[in-house]
Amino acid sequence: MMDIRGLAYVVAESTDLPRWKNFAEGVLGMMTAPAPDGGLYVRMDERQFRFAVQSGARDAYVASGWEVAGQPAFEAALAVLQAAGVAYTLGDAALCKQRCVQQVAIFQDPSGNRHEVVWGFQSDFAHFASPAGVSRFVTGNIGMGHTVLPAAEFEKTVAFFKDVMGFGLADLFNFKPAGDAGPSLPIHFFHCNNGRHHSLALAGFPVDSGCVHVMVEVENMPEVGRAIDRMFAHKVPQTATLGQHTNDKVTSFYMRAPSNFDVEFGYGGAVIDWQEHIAHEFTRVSLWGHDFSVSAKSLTEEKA
Ligand SMILES: Cc1ccc(O)c(O)c1CC[C@@H]1C(=O)CC[C@]2(C)C(=O)CC[C@@H]12
Ligand SMILES: [Fe+2]
Repeated sequence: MMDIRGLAYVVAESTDLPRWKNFAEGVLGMMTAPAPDGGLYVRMDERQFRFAVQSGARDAYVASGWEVAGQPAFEAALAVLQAAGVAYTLGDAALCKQRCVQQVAIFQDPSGNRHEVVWGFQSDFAHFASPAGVSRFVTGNIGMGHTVLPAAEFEKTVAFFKDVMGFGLADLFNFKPAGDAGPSLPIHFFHCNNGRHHSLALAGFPVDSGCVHVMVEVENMPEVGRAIDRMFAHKVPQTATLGQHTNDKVTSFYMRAPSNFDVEFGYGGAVIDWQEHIAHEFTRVSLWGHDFSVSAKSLTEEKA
């Protein structure tokens, strides 16, 4: 199994890079810089980027970048892919430069989501200075946050993350969009080798943009409140109200990013000791709040 240490970055595609720049700087409070391919780097910490937005014909999610500790772990990851019969390619010098890493391997999970395993990030260690005055984002050795991906081939994709990627199940939820009598759609929450409650969740339903949401974390509650103010000021569609999750204890709200997935912006994520943790099923999404029904109205208003 691989030894993945965290979610290093995500890659998105956009038809409107200026819009992404506005959203990143004005709403998320992240720094931006031009990327070598003409795209946009969105910076959350000392790394050159945590979101790489490439210019393209779609507004969608492209890939998830997973970090291993160094070259031996990278070589071991390649051997694991090989043994599991997963086809991969190695990124060329241009892609390594683009991702600011020493080496990158590219492959797909059984549902067709693109993943990249990387080692050796490159950084100028410039001070993170948020254009919106965000104090800092919680990243470091627990990764940039979490990503929630659609998994049409649910069982196969779950097995892939457990057996090949080396993730562990933290807990699970059976989502019943049509009420208790209707069908139930599984969402499984997975951790890698860090204390973040989940770096990945797999959702048993399709999503056009290729991602349900990406979660980023700030260090206190006022920073969440200030982000809500900026979301309203920039007329960004809100997709869920403020609330607190039962499993990871994050207090967060959700909004729609220009690449058609949501960003969950939160505070207070539990850091878990996996030796002590016991996997479970939770039957309530939130301790309080998180009204996801607001998204229908705010997304319609945005198009009008
Ligand atoms: C349930 C849950 C626990 C921790 C999280 O970080 C988290 O994002 C969630 C919510 C997962 C999920 C979602 O993001 C899209 C809308 C969903 C499917 C719902 O309407 C309920 C659960 C939600
Ligand atoms: Fe989330």
